Amino acid sequence: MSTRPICVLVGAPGAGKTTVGTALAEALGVDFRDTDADIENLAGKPIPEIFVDEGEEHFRTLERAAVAAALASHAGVLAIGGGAVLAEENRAALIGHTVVHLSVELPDAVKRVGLGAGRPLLALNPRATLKHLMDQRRPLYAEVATATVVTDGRTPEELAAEIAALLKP
Ligand SMILES: Nc1ncnc2c1ncn2[C@@H]1O[C@H](COP(=O)(O)OP(=O)(O)OP(=O)(O)O)[C@@H](O)[C@H]1O
Ligand SMILES: O=C(O)C1=C[C@@H](O)[C@@H](O)[C@H](O)C1
Ligand SMILES: [Mg+2]
Repeated sequence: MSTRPICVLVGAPGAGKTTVGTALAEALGVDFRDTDADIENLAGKPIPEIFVDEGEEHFRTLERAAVAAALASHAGVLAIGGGAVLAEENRAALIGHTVVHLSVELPDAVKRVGLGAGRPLLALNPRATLKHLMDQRRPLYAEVATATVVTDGRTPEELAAEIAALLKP
């Protein structure tokens, strides 16, 4: 039987998709799934190693498959990779889903990602790269989102409670 996520979280690196998604799933008593973790499990190695060994294009191919699979089979809270919205195929697949954009401005995003450890795209000059990624992707997050939650200066627990309230019928 096909099923669908209660909620899909999108947003820039450091928006808190994994952290808030985990807290939200716990608050709702459902499973949390993250396409970044799915890709790592499938590839048998961390994302930075996939980028080094096979390149970003291969990672994006794995990501499109992971997004399609998770949207079709996961019934809980789903986080998708920060760059997943770059693919038109993923944006089209999100139509009809409840998609929450966790928005974050540059200062909080920089604080949260630190030196970019574990984030291959941010390995060099994290602040400038993050600014460029965020400027490029802001319209794409807005395009797919059915709701936007501002995360700056808020704790993951506050954000999880706010999203849980939004999801109530
Ligand atoms: N609202 C918040 N306030 C303070 N710190 C936060 C908040 N949300 C997340 N963090 C911290 O920021 C870091 C990045 O969060 P997280 O990994 O959840 O982001 P992400 O959106 O999943 O990023 P990525 O796109 O790289 O997967 C973590 O160390 C986390 O503890
Ligand atoms: O912003 C991005 O393009 C990325 C974000 C992470 O979630 C991972 O999907 C990967 O590091 C790429
Ligand atoms: Mg994450």
